[in-house]
Amino acid sequence: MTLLQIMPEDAPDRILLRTRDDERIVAELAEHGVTLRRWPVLSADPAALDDQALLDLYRDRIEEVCAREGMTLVDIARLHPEPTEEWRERAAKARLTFLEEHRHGEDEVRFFAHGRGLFTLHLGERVFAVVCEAGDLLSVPAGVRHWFDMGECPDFAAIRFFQEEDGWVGDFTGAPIAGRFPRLDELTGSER
Ligand SMILES: CSCCC(=O)/C(O)=C/O
Ligand SMILES: [Fe+2]
Ligand code: NI
Repeated sequence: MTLLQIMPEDAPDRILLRTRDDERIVAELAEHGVTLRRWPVLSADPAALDDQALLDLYRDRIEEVCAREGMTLVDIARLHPEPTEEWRERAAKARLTFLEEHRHGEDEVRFFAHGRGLFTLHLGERVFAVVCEAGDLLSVPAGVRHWFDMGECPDFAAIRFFQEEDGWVGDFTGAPIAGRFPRLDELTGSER
């Protein structure tokens, strides 16, 4: 289930709100222009599907988002666990890419077709940790400071929407804030 935990930007240990109530999560995020919608999950085993098959599965909804939000490029970010050292190294490297605070010049729109991942949003003087699960479509306005954690053992498939043809472009703030806030595994504990 989707989880939201809110903390002051200067006190990561002070939990102002922790909820799994979908309506509450949607409302809290909406106050900051962040949209969370739910789509039905259409495959129980997306790891068995290649990127094109996954995109085909969600084609109607993808086209809807592209038309509504002016998206021109769609890709898939994904990792599924493999029992090799080579995979662990690749996963650790991929994880580092998004772990520092950054923002984008366009909205960040992501659909989780599988697994989970933690978006931490720095909104005003508070930090919103949003654990997205399969079925979540999250839309974060351009310019919002944030970071993303795929966890120690990443397992997710996310459809990403871009307005610009050059795809993912991050503007890193250089602030050391992300290291002070809980990571995915800490927030979710042993849940699966
Ligand atoms: C869940 S998609 C991979 C992460 C990403 O694209 C991003 O911009 C994180 O902030
Ligand atoms: Fe991002
Ligand atoms: Ni998986």
